[in-house]
Amino acid sequence: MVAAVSGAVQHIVVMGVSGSGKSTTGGALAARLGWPFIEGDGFHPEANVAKMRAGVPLDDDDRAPWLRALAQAFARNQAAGQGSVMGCSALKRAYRDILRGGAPRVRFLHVHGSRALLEERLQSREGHFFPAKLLDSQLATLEMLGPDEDGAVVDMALSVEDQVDQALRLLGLRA
Ligand SMILES: Nc1ncnc2c1ncn2[C@@H]1O[C@H](COP(=O)(O)OP(=O)(O)OP(=O)(O)O)[C@@H](O)[C@H]1O
Ligand SMILES: O=C(O)[C@H](O)[C@@H](O)[C@H](O)[C@H](O)CO
Repeated sequence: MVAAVSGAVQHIVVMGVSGSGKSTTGGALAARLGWPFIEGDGFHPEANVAKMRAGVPLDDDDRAPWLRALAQAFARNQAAGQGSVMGCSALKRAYRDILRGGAPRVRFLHVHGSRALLEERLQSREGHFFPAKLLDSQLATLEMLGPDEDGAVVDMALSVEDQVDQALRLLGLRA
């Protein structure tokens, strides 16, 4: 399917705390748009993954090189004239600023929901390095999108299909 989007090339970061559904919703949104999906987790240095696996939250210094690598991924797609979708927690505004540095139009889709549902999803997920006990630090770090930030919020309790429909509508995208 080829995306018909009015205007310039754009990039969508599907953001949220661990377990919110960034990979699932982001992958589905990318498929609907016909754009590549960038899995942010795949860009973490091994030391970051080891830290999270050990139950220790990442700090700003851990996340900075990872975010810069993700911004470069946007820059490469931008240079190719290709829009893209990325799954990345992007918990703080300062982190989103780094991502915005990668391309002229970087927008955000925040997948958000209750702590109870997040915990349920994290606990039922198998074969993933991220432990549910880090959920509270993720929520404490999260800064919601500001009114001046280009983006939208969807409810993680919705089906993936409904989330994608809402995202397309809220972000004014045609797939
Ligand atoms: N809309 C949804 N409805 C029901 N289950 C969902 C939905 N979205 C995701 N899930 C399930 O919730 C779990 C977490 O989803 P996913 O791995 O996509 O989250 P994530 O935000 O990418 O997590 P992480 O950042 O830790 O990688 C998975 O088991 C996934 O199948
Ligand atoms: O900023 C962070 O703390 C990390 O990106 C985490 O959110 C994890 O990478 C991911 O969500 C776990 O899979």
